[in-house]
Amino acid sequence: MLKSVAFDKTNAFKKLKSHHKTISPKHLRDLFAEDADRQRKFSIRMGDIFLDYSKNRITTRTRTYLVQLAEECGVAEAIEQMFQGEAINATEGRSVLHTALRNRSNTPVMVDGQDVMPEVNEVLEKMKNFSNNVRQGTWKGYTGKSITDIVNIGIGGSDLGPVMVTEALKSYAKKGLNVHYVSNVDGTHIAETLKGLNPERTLFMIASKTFTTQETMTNAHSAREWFLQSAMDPEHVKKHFVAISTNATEVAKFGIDTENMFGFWDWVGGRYSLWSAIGLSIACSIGFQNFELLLSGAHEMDNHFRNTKLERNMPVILALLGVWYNNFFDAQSQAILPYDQYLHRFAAYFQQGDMESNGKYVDRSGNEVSYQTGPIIWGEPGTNGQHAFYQLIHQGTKLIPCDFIAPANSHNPIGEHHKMLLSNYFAQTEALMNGKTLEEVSAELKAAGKTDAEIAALAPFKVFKGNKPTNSILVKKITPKVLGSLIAMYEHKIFVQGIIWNIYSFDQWGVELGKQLANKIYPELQNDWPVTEHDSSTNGLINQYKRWR
Ligand SMILES: O=P(O)(O)OC[C@H]1O[C@H](O)[C@H](O)[C@@H](O)[C@@H]1O
Repeated sequence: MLKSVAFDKTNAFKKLKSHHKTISPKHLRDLFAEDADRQRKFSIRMGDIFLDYSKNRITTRTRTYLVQLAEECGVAEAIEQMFQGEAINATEGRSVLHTALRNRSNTPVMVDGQDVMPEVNEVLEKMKNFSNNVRQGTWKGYTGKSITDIVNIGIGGSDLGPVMVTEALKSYAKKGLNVHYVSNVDGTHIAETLKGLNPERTLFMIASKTFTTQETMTNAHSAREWFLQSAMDPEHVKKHFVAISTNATEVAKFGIDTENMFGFWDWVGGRYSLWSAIGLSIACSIGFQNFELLLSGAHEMDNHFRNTKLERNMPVILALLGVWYNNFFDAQSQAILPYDQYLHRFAAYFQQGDMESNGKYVDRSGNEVSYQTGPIIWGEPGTNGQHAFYQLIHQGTKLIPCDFIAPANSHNPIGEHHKMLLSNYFAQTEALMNGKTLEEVSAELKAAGKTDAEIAALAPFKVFKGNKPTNSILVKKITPKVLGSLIAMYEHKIFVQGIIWNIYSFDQWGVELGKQLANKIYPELQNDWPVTEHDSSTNGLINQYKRWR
């Protein structure tokens, strides 16, 4: 069991609270001026990932206190508890072992006295054979033709991870094999996806841990109907539908041969499941060897996380910096800004990863917390974001800590593009840190020939206060291995923050209420009678809908 430590009652919290008073008036520019060695002190390299966290509003003393906070909150013990398969997801009574899915060293991982590695390897072997067959064209559809299109039907963790990774590793994708993702219960999603697809050459992967999720089951039934309009005989379903699930009973009920089912286990959380059979569409797209490299990269980060002392530990440091801004500077959000078009779904992926994990207000003792927990995660790829929302980051009134991610090498080294992209990547964190003073602005306007009166009128609007904290995560190249490490780095960051905030990061009860109410409202939409049993707003909306439909 994870111990429950009142985060805001720790000694380190108190120290940080008063230390914050000395740090908050300081400007990052001064912190750099005071210490020429700052980048060396505040950076970590692991394999092909370099984290420079020197542009944060910290000193070595801040780091010492933050590390003390992690120690007092039991981070080191919690890490071991997770890796050793303890049921740390207490409200669901489950272990949390996505690390076992990528345990390339194959050491035993015990759950309830049983080593899970043989089963993990068995499913990986099945995924390997299947993905090879699909890619080589030996898996045939009902008319003997090979597969050209895969449609993964899933939502949340059964969609976001596979989509993000497939997009991120598109340059490794097999040509002539297109992978599509359908998640939304809005019929438009499946309708638009199926337009132009040939049922003889389309393979559906129904990805759902529970196999009861309303959106996924509705889309899966519509896909089957679409398929049978051409194939006619339900016998053909087995050549075109596979299931990825923990629920064999529901899979069989749907009519998918359990031979074509890829299993995983309840100790894999949905939002941590891309490493399991949920990643089958990824393996088909980039090939199993590359999928294994993705796992290896994550395993490398797992080892770093488990074996490195806290102050040199990338996920721990990122987590502590997040806590520093969230709980001492009152920052509400955290931006993830990848300077890589292939990572365009990265922030969206970690919206679920982070917000579903740490969006909790009850602590591990069952009491309401008296401090802020998980931040709002958002972001878009640079440089698009620069031309959209960076204005607010630079000159708005909110403090937004940002992670800037970029690869040193592009998969598409066309002309000067990558150098231009990276010059923006470097420039933004420099600008956010230094800002531009009134003197600098005035001198610039003077040099441009403005009069003193004009300068006085215009200058205030052109001042940048700077002192905006950023992390720079520079990687060699977005390869499957590097991507695996990057994802695992963020996963563990979320874990550490959950431990410190004394909440349970691996359940998601907060998504249930809306689902329950939707199930109640659904039958009410079957007739034209006005509804009266809700509040006046909900009644009014439903009745307006009924009048208009
Ligand atoms: O994989 P499934 O069982 O279909 O679940 C899909 C998703 O739905 C739920 O509402 C949860 O909030 C998510 O964590 C989960 O990933």
